[in-house]
Order: sequence, then C-alpha cells, then structure tokens
Amino acid sequence: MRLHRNLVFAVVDGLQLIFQEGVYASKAVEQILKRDKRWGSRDRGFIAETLYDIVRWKRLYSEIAEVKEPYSRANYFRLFTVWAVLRGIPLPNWKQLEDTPTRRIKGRFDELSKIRKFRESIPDWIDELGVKAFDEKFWDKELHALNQLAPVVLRTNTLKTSMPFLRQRLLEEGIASDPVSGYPHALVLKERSNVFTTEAFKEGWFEVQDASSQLVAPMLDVAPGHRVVDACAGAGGKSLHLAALMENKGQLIALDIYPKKLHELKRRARRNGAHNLETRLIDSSKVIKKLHQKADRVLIDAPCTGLGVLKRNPDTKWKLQPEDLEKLIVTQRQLLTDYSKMVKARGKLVYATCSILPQENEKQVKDFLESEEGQSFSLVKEQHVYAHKSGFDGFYIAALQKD
Ligand SMILES: C[S@@+](CC[C@H](N)C(=O)[O-])C[C@H]1O[C@@H](n2cnc3c(N)ncnc32)[C@H](O)[C@@H]1O
Repeated sequence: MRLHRNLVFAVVDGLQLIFQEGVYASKAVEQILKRDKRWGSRDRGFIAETLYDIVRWKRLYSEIAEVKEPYSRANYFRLFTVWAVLRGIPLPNWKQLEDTPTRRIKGRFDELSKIRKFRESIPDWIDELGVKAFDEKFWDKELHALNQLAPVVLRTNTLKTSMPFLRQRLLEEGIASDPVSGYPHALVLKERSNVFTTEAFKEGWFEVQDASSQLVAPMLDVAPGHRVVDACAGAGGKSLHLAALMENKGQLIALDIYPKKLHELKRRARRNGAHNLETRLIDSSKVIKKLHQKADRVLIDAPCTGLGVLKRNPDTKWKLQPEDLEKLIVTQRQLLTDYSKMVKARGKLVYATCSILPQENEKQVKDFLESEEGQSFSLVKEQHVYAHKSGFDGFYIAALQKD
C-alpha cells in the first residue's frame, strides 16, 4: 500500500477534530470526507477506517508512540506512524514522518500487548468495571470482541419487500450479502460498501441496523392493531422495525426529548412507508400522563453508556466518565418508574440497552420489580447479548408483563 499525502493529512486533521475539539468520530469522518469530491471510495474507506482504528487503539498507540494528551500536531503524526508500522505499511520520506523508530514500535507493541488495558486500549476504570461484572476470562473475550470492526448489517423493511428479494436486488446493484441465521430479516454485507447510495435504500427497502438491535422489537410481541409506545425513539431504528412488525396497522407513538431526532425519524418513516407512526415530543410530563394505562406495549430503549456498541462507536471509551454512568443509572431508573405507567393491564413493557453492564441492565430491572411501581409487573423473558458470543453488538433486553 502506498500512502498518499492528502489522505494522511486528512486523517491527521480528523484526529485533531476528535481529540482536540471533542467531535464524535462519526461526525469528524463525515466532515473530513466532504473536503474533496475527487476522493474515490477507496480513498474514503482509507480515511474512515484509519481514523476509526486510531480512535479505537488510542491508548495502546499513545503508549507505543510515547505521546500524551493534549496532543500536538506532531503527536498526531506519531500516532499515525504507529498505525502504519504495525500494519507493515512502508513510510514515505516526508518530514512529518522522519526518524520513525520502526523497530522500537514493534518491540513496544509486543511488550504492551501482555497487559489487557493496553492490548485492548481501554481506560482503567472501564476495565475495572468489566472485571467486577464478569470473570476475567469472559471480560477478556468480550472486550476483545468489542474492539473488532463492526460488520455492516441491514434489516429488510418487510413493509416493502422480503429478505430474499432485497438480497437479489442488492446483488443487481453490485452489493453481495448473506442472510444471518437466527435473524430472519437481516443481511450482512460480504464487503463494506456505501449502501446509502443504492436505489433499494432510497426506496426504503432496508435500514442499516445491527443484528443485535434487530432482536429488540420482536421482544415486544406486537400485533397489528396494538397501541405501541416507543418511549425513547430517537431517530427511530426500533420504531421503524415495530411499524413493520405491526404491518402498518394500529398506532405507534414515538416519543423523545429531542425534536431533531424525531424530525429525522419522520423522514425515515416516509422512506419506509410506515404510516401508522406518529411522533410526540416530550416537552412536559403531560405527554406521558396522557398515555397512562393506554398502551398495549411500551418500549424503553434507554439512554445508556453504549459499552455494548464500542465496535461502531470506539470514541465512547474515551468520552465516557464514571459520573456519566452514575447519572445514566439514575435516568434509567426514573424512566422505568415513569414510563411503565403507560402500560395497560396485561400489556407488556420491554426495557433495552446497548450496554453490557449489569448495573444498567438486570440490576435496573430487578430494582424496578422490587419498587412500588414494579409490583404489578413480572419478568417474562430476559436476553443478554454479548459481542463475543453473537459476533454483533452487545445488548440487553428484558420483557415484563403487567398483571
Ligand atoms: C438508545 S437511544 C434510542 C435509540 C432508538 N430507540 C433507536 O432504535 O434508534 C436513547 C434515546 O433516549 C432519548 N432520551 C433521553 N432521555 C429521555 C427521556 N427522559 N425521555 C425520553 N427519551 C429520552 C435520547 O434522546 C435517545 O434518543
């Protein structure tokens, strides 16, 4: 592989956006890729993947490069040289890369790889949480799996097509994919590619949604005609899935506290042909009160640490702080207390997170069931999804039934 100057400089600029200006990796990649229209898909792939790699391995690479935050511009180039040397990519003789101690980099990599927090590039406090929550062997495997590049998974929109038809149509558009056993509507791409430019996408035949996330909506056991509330709908990944499972019949109310997300959800719903969906902004407690005891099904896809989705959001490792976890636990508890009130008698409540931590998951559900509001609920089914077992994101899903 030959390194191109403008692409490497774009990577360095991207790193600066992420680590200096606090921009999310996904946004930084988006911003950088807009810079040059002449870049082809390979160039774009190089920039995006290199940026994600360096974010993912920040602690390990910083340790190898012997650089510390706040990074200087020269430090970003050093992080990049570590990335290149470890992949055996020959370095050009640019002044920014001169005097790279190639042998020392490899030696330090071997030495640091013996210690998990460096090998898996994780802050001490998250490593300690993992060891406390699981046994060491389990945590080792899970953390390792969470550091692998996420596959691109699609969910067939059954309002428009079926999985085999979608697979064929994508093939005609030059994109090969495979079904995923155990996930009836999922297709995993054989090679990464930009699916958003396909005609199939523009016509709403699929959404990009990790396979683990596709397990959540079916846990609600919805039927056409139900009234379903997606209480933390965001931009609607699960709402759109619910609309499809409801076959566009009944009423699906998508709530969130951010108008921008609901706006995006409406746009996606139009593309998906989901007509039974309405969005409501939670701008006061009245919005929830009006729905007390009115829903057959309620989904609380709660805000969480996101520690189950590090594959696709590696910067979470560096942004998340111990006090964020404390605050999230309080919020999750409150949401369970407040939003469970929307469930009708004999209705169902599903609580889900994209975290693997017990304190955000089974511990929350247990505390809820022991609380006054939880007295009328019982646990029907609980699913822990781990990255090293599933090959996809880490998730937790609990289905509760109201008496
Ligand atoms: C895990 S995300 C939801 C993802 C979404 N369900 C999906 O499938 O794409 C959690 C969502 O909860 C929302 N949220 C945060 N606090 C909330 C609250 N008090 N009430 C309702 N939604 C809230 C956030 O804005 C965010 O969109």
